[in-house]
Amino acid sequence: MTKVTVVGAGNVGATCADVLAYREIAQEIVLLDIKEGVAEGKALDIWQKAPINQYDSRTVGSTNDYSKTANSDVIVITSGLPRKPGMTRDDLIQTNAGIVKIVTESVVKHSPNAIIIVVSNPLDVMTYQAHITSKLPRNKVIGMAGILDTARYRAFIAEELNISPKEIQAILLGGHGDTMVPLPRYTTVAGIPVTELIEKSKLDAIIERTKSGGGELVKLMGTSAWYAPGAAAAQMVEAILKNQRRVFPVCIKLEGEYGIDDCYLGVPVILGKNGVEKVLELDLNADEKALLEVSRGHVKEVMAVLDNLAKA
Ligand SMILES: NC(=O)C1=CN([C@@H]2O[C@H](COP(=O)(O)OP(=O)(O)OC[C@H]3O[C@@H](n4cnc5c(N)ncnc54)[C@H](O)[C@@H]3O)[C@@H](O)[C@H]2O)C=CC1
Ligand SMILES: O=C([O-])CC(=O)C(=O)O
Repeated sequence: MTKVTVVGAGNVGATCADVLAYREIAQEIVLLDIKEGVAEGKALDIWQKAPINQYDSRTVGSTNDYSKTANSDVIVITSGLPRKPGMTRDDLIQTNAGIVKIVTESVVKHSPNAIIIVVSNPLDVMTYQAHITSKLPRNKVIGMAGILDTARYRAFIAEELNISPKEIQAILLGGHGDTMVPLPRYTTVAGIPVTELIEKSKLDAIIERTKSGGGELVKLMGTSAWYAPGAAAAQMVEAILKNQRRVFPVCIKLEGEYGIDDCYLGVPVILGKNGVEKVLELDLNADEKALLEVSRGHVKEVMAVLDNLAKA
């Protein structure tokens, strides 16, 4: 039996659980939240949709009872505050660091062999928090951001060209924030380099919109996005449970790749039954290297904030 726990039954967590269920990615999905009754209610609601949408994955809710999460294959951590207009993701660190730490300790106790996918923000540093708290190997504690960021980028390109988003392939590096590094050199439309189809000024504008894609939605809705983020996390779960060995940009601790050590950043990886099976290293040009260095510097600063919080 395949079992997935989603911690946090808010917007992203509930969406992720719903996708995992209706696409029958896992046989059992436990949705857990600290708020009394919310996870039970949403799990029941998703289960009651099964006869309509025709799936048999079972969703189960839990108010902070981690025994129900025992022996999960994958844990998705979405618990924590989302940002409001005017905030950066980094502004969430103080509250979310505590939440991610306690949640990680609790899930690992009941599922010591699980693979952990972190969604809570600030993403790269919350992945760091979950990794050091869980003491699991780095391939088993990874962050979701790159699938979402490339999805936004791909959607904007599809809109510009008036073609199906299915045709667009892209990779992206760096932290989940304004310093992320979309890579036009590695972006194709049915195999055609995007640079042959979209003029530079338009592509630059798409890249800028992608970098602030989360903020655009926060401004519109007063809170952050959930449909694409929930689906992106579910896609990572699917690649792991089905050992698909798909190539996705994923946040992981770098240990020398790209000349970077001891920093949590998004890079292309092969995702399979062991989590990250391999980090793929691209041969970056000088401009791309410089952008990645800026992103590394920023994530390192926020990692230092977490280190200081831990000492306080
Ligand atoms: N990595 C990414 O690309 C994305 C990250 N996010 C982040 O995901 C997180 C969740 O966002 P939303 O679902 O929109 O927020 P939300 O407020 O709708 O849901 C968060 C849930 O976490 C629960 N929670 C808080 N403390 C908990 C604890 N100790 N144990 C269990 N549950 C707890 C809350 O009760 C709430 O139901 C935020 O930090 C947000 O910034 C959101 C979108 C994309
Ligand atoms: O923008 C936010 O705060 C949530 C998030 O990470 C995203 O949607 O990319």
